[in-house]
Parts: sequence; structure tokens; C-alpha cells
Amino acid sequence: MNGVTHLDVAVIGTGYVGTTTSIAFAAWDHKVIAVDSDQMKIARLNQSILPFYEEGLERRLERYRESGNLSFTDDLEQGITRSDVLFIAVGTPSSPDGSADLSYVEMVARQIGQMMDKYKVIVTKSTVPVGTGDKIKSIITDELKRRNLSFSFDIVSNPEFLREGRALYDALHPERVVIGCETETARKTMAALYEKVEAPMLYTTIRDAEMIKYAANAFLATKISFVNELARLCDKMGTNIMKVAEGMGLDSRIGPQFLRAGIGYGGSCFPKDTAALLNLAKEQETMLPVLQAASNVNRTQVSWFMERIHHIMGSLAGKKVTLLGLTFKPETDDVREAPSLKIIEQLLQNKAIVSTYDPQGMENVKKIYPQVAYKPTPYEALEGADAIILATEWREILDLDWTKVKDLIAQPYLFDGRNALVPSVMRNLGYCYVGVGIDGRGDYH
Ligand SMILES: NC(=O)C1=CN([C@@H]2O[C@H](COP(=O)(O)OP(=O)(O)OC[C@H]3O[C@@H](n4cnc5c(N)ncnc54)[C@H](O)[C@@H]3O)[C@@H](O)[C@H]2O)C=CC1
Ligand SMILES: O=C(O)[C@H]1O[C@H](OP(=O)(O)OP(=O)(O)OC[C@H]2O[C@@H](n3ccc(=O)[nH]c3=O)[C@H](O)[C@@H]2O)[C@H](O)[C@@H](O)[C@@H]1O
Repeated sequence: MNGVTHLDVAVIGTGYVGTTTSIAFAAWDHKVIAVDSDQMKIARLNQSILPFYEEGLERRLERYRESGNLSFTDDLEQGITRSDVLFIAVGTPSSPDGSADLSYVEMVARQIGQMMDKYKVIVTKSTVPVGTGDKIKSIITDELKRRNLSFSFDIVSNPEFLREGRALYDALHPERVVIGCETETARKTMAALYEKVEAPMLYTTIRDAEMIKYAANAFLATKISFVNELARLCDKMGTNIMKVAEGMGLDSRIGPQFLRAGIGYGGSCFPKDTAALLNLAKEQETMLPVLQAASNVNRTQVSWFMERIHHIMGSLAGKKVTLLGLTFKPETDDVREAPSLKIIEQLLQNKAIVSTYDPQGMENVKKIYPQVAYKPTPYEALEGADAIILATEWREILDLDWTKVKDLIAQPYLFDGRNALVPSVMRNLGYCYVGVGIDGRGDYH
């Protein structure tokens, strides 16, 4: 290793996490080779084209490529042999039983064992169940034995806490860095890697670090489901969940974040990671009833919302419903586990005519639901609508000219699945506005 500050790093996997982490390490003056087995992705990254949408990230990508700190390749061996620290940042999707599918991680571990030529620090960035570090260690040891080699290596768990849409900011300004490691050499290497970060560094065992990542995501998901569950009650009681959450959040022990009621959490992480943690607990014959309930609330939140729509509008058969927003949250093109997909499914089952607009997510949803009308502007999507459902609170959608919209639509029903518009303003414009847990006693008009 050449000193403590400039490390040679390989990041394996160029999805959201791999790409963003690579840019962050390059920004901290390390030399980064980002590797992916997807040649198409690498070809595009070599032209500074990201595999996903994230505002401002392509400019940074270009800058660090030009500075020479960041390069992309599909040649894993080159990445491994030229680097001292290897980050595993491949996907860990849900298996049908909810457990984390570790096949990509295990494959990379095998490849590292087959290609490494000297001591390396091998770091898991992917979200993985407790015990995966041990598994990676034993796979690499087996591969080295097969090659009659006995290099030493260190395993580290360094979970990632970034959010999509704010990925680079989060990577550059983490609230904490969690490092699970077992040797002083690995600890020093990780300290050097993160030298420029002003955040608490928490050193733990590998297993603790693996658990911290699942625990954090499970807790945030539970916070959302707790408030969504209360929203259902607020709706019956004539109380407003927005005010209730505000009042709760002012208590610093509770905090205001992740208390926004709506149609539930989606994305590539909360649903998958809660399922994986529940599966892990089941394997250990330990029940997690709180997390199980949080997951159940989320699974049923869209149906609860759709029931309210049916209650107000009656049959949706033949009615034109415009869905505004498709991505699981604003500022991303990611539609994995997005609540909008469940909404489309239920609308189609009820024979509604569905029209939609999203600034970034339409191409991804078109592949799943080709029968929906995808419009180039929100106004075109809204023409003749009997009902509007707001599923993602994109600024562009919130800032629509709602007076103009009123003239385009057939009926003024507006169902705000994110409580993102101002009810009194919308009602003054003549909309029949319905939010989540804010209307009380069914008095929607
Ligand atoms: N998406 C997010 O916001 C966050 C994700 N995570 C975790 O980070 C991990 C990665 O997530 P994403 O970046 O979303 O994944 P992704 O699925 O978008 O990307 C993974 C990449 O790995 C590549 N890959 C797979 N096998 C490979 C191999 N043998 N060699 C080289 N490349 C290979 C794939 O081609 C793909 O480009 C997951 O465990 C996820 O839970 C953690 C925090 C945030
Ligand atoms: O492990 C991961 O992949 C990441 O998962 C989440 O990040 P992300 O999924 O990008 O997005 P969030 O901003 O957390 O939102 C997740 C979902 O919860 C919903 N949400 C969020 C907050 C809230 O108050 N209410 C609510 O319904 C959002 O609409 C969205 O569908 C975590 O916030 C990150 O810390 C973590 O690294």
C-alpha cells in the first residue's frame, strides 16, 4: 500500500451503490477501478453515462474520470490485481422465501479467491445477512487452497446508508461510518480510506456491522408503518396524521423524519431488507412481531388507500384514472417495489382506464404494464380524468398549474397518496381532495 491516504481501490458492481461509492472514493483522492460484468453498463460508464438517474452525478463521474482517479472496466482480474482494497457492491435481491439471494456476492468471493495475487482487504458494501463475512472468508480460503496459495487477507463489513436521489451527498457526508473488522491492519486501511470524512467511525465485529445495516433499515421502515397505521385510525377519528406526526416529531427522542404517512414504502431496500431480516429471525426460531406487523401494514397500505377511492367513487370500471408519479420516491428513476405498481395492478383489475405521467420512471414501468397510457406531459395525462391519484411527490407534479388542470379533467376527484398538496388550497380550487389520514370521519368534500 502506498502510504495512508492514497489507496488503490476496486469496487465490484456498478449499480447505485457501487457507482456512487466509486465516485466518493475518487473524490477523496483514492485511485478507483470500478468493475462490472455487464459490458454494456461499462461501455456507457466509460462515456460518463450512468445506469440510473441521479441529478448531478454524471458531471461528477466525468470529472473524476478525467482526473484519472476513476476508471471503469469489465476485466475483474485487472481490478483485483491492481488494487489493495476490494469492495463487493453487487446486488443481494430477495429470494422467493424473502431471504437475501447471496449468489452474486458468493460468485464475486469465488472470483477474488481465483484471481488475487497478494494480501487484500476485502470489504462488503452490499447489504448482507449476519454470517456472510464468514462465508466470504471460507469461499476465498477454499479457492486459494485449490490454487495451493496461502496469501493472508482481511474481511471487512462496511454497510452503506445512502438514499437514492441523494446518493452522492449521502456518500460524501455520511452521518456515520460503520466498520466491522477483526485485525489492526484492516482497521488502519479503513481509517485511511475514510480519512477525509468528518463523521463518527464505529468499529465493530463483522457480524455486528452486518446486523446494524438491517436493524437501521428495519427501524426506519417500522417508523413509516407505525405512522401509516395511525393514519388509518386518524381517518376514522377525525384527527389529522400530519399534525399528529408533527407533534410527535418535535420530541427529540422521536424526531420528525420518516413520519410521513402515505401509500407505504417501496424501493429496492426497505421491502427486501425487512423480508431478509424476518427470514433470518425465522431461521433462528426467533419471532420479530413488531417488524412483521410493520411489513404487513406496508403490504396492505395501497389496498387500504384504494378501498377509500372505491368508497368515494364507486365502481372504477370504464373510468379514466390518471396516476401522477410512478417512481418509489422523487428524484430517481427506480420503480422497484414502488407503490404505484400495486395501484396500477388494482386499477387494471377494476377495469379502469389508466393514464400516467412521471418525469423519470415511465420507461421502467412501460416494460411491466404496456397497456397503460404513458403521456409526455402531465397535462396530457390528465385530459378527461375522472380521478387523479398522486403516487410520487415530484416537485414538477406538486407545482402543476392546478387551475389549468381543473379545466382539463372530467371530475374533480384528487387522491393524494403522499399528503404532499395543501388540502385547503386544493379544496378552494374546487377539488374533492382526499389525503391519507388527514380528512377525518369520511368528510371528504
Ligand atoms: N440502492 C440503494 O440505494 C442501496 C443499496 N444498498 C445495497 O447495496 C447492494 C447493491 O445495490 P445496488 O447498487 O442497488 O445493486 P444493483 O443490482 O443495481 O447493481 C449491482 C451490479 O453488480 C453487477 N454484478 C453482479 N455480479 C457481478 C460480478 N460477478 N462481477 C462484477 N459485477 C457484478 C451487476 O451487473 C450490477 O450492475 C445491495 O446489497 C443493496 O441492498 C445499500 C444501500 C443503498
Ligand atoms: O438500504 C438502502 O438501500 C437505503 O434505503 C433507504 O433509502 P431509499 O430506499 O433510497 O429511500 P428512502 O428515502 O428511505 O425512502 C424509502 C421509501 O419510504 C417512503 N417514505 C419515506 C419517509 C417517510 O416519512 N414516509 C415514506 O413513506 C418513501 O416514499 C420511499 O418509498 C434508507 O433511507 C437508506 O438509509 C438506505 O441506505
